[in-house]
Formats: sequence, structure tokens, C-alpha cells
Amino acid sequence: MAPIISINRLSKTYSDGFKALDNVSFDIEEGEILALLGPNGAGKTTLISIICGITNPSGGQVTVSGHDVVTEFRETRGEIGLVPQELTTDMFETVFNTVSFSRGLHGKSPDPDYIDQVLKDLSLFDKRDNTLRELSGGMKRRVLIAKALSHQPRILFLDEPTAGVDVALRKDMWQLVGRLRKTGVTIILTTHYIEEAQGIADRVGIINRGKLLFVEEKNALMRKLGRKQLTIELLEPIGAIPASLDSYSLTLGDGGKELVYDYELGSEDGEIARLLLAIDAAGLRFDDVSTRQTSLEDIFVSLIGDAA
Ligand SMILES: Nc1ncnc2c1ncn2[C@@H]1O[C@H](COP(=O)(O)OP(=O)(O)OP(=O)(O)O)[C@@H](O)[C@H]1O
Repeated sequence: MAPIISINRLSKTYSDGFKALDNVSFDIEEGEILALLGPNGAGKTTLISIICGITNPSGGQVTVSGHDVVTEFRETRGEIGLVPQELTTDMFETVFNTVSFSRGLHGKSPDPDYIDQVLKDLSLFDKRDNTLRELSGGMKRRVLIAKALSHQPRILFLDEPTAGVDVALRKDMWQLVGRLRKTGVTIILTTHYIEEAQGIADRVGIINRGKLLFVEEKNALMRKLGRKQLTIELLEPIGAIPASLDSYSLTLGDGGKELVYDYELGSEDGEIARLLLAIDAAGLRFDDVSTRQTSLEDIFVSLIGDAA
């Protein structure tokens, strides 16, 4: 199947000479959830803005369903819903009218039943006739999503949808993303909550200083870069690791009370049993063994370093 979005050698240099995107290429498949991660200023919003036709690229090309986002803007924009970071709308308008108006802007005929359903899905229906200025910050966020869904897009961009929202709303948002995915909507999100990206995304792309470091299937990424750590708590602290354990990559922690063993995912089977026997043979006694697996966050921090 042809990708729903195709990004080819995309670059963006702003008028002040700043290069925000540098030769970025990748495809997005229909129906997937892609999380774009990167530190502040990495170029995520610039990339989204170009795909949505809000910002012009300096070089390269983006197609949405085979249409060029610059020369065939009308076709591509109709396919896309964008949830921006901030609300810029008439605060004196009602919730229903605001969302309905957004649908009209995309050239779709009015469909009050559909708009009411979107409001119900977002728990906004009882605020339907309230003006936006009467809503809480979290409810305004929901209006942003309702606007983005107003014209039944096939692709939804969520630019930091959960930044600064409370736990309940964040949970609602992820549930909504899950429901939308079931209807076949392609979802691209940026987030600083990496553990949430780990939970929901099919693929993860990491952008740093305008360059795409990689886009990879999440589970493959975890297998490739993920490591496990086994911590063995010793009954008596030791000053140094016995030479007989040299062949294992061990470090000493917690003032000599812990032996920490780093290993690759998948290599654990016989290896750990052998290590424990070797520790026993070295005369060390231990009373607890625990494991910890690298998270997407650990991988992100190790790739991006201090910039994260
Ligand atoms: N209109 C502009 N003119 C000049 N530079 C800009 C403009 N818009 C963005 N930039 C710069 O381009 C870089 C990328 O910005 P962008 O908003 O794409 O980053 P981001 O990854 O979305 O960051 P954040 O996580 O903070 O939202 C930043 O250094 C930013 O200052």
C-alpha cells in the first residue's frame, strides 16, 4: 500500500537563516500512530506545519495521499486535522458554532449530528451552547480537538496534546486516540511524555537539531537499543569485584552492596543462571535479585544527551 504521507529530502531554513529541518525523509503508513520525539526546538512543529501546508519548505517535497502539500494544498488540507498547541479562536462564539465553522472552512457541508457526536466523544456536549470564554483550560483543549475532527480527517496531527493538562484529561485524550485509531485515522503526535509515546505509538521518530535520527517500529527499537539490568543485593558489602567474575560486565553499586549486571535483551536465558553460579562459587552471598528494563525514555536520553 502506498504511504499516506511521504516526506522526501525536506529542508526548512527560516528567513533569519536558521536551519530548522535538514534533509528529512520518511513515510507514514495509513492507520499507524507515529510519535515524534525531540527536545525543544528540534524542528517537530516546523515539520508538522509543512505537512499541514502552513509553512512552506525551503527544499524537498511532501505528499499527502499522493498530492503535493504546496501545489495541491486544497486536496491535502482536507485530509488533515491539526490540533495545535494553542487556541486562537473567537472567545465569544459558542462551542457548537466554533466546531461547526471549522468544518465549513474545509469546504464540507454542515452536519450537526456529526458535530454533536464529536462533542459527545470529547465530553463537551453539555457545554455545546456555552461560549469559549466560559470554559476551563482543559475544556478549551477539547475544543481544539473537536475543531480538528470537525471535517472527518483521515490524518490527525496532535502537537503536544497533553502538555500542561491534568491527569484526567490526559487519560481521556489517550483513550480518544485509541478510539480514533480503531476507525482507521492515521495519528502523528509530538509529546514530551515519552512513557506515553511508548504506550501508544506503533512507531517512534526522533528528531534532533533539524535532523531525523531515525524512525523505527517501537518494539524493534526497544529490542535493538533496549538493555536489561540485573541487580544482585549482597549480604555483605565487598571492596572489589572478584577476578573470577571478570568475564561478566558487572559494576559495583550502593557502596559495594550491589552487583549490577548489564545485558542485552534476549541474551538472558543461560547467561544469568551461569552468572549466579559464578557469584556463588566466588563465595559471595546475596539475598535479593531484581531486574529493570530500559525504557524509551532511557533510549531517548542516551541518544539526545544533554539536549533532552
Ligand atoms: N518563524 C520562525 N523564524 C525563525 N526561526 C524559527 C521560526 N519558527 C521556529 N523557528 C526555530 O526553528 C527551530 C525549530 O522550532 P520548532 O518549533 O519546529 O521546534 P519543536 O521541535 O516543535 O520544539 P518544541 O518542542 O519546543 O515545540 C527552533 O530553533 C525555533 O526557534
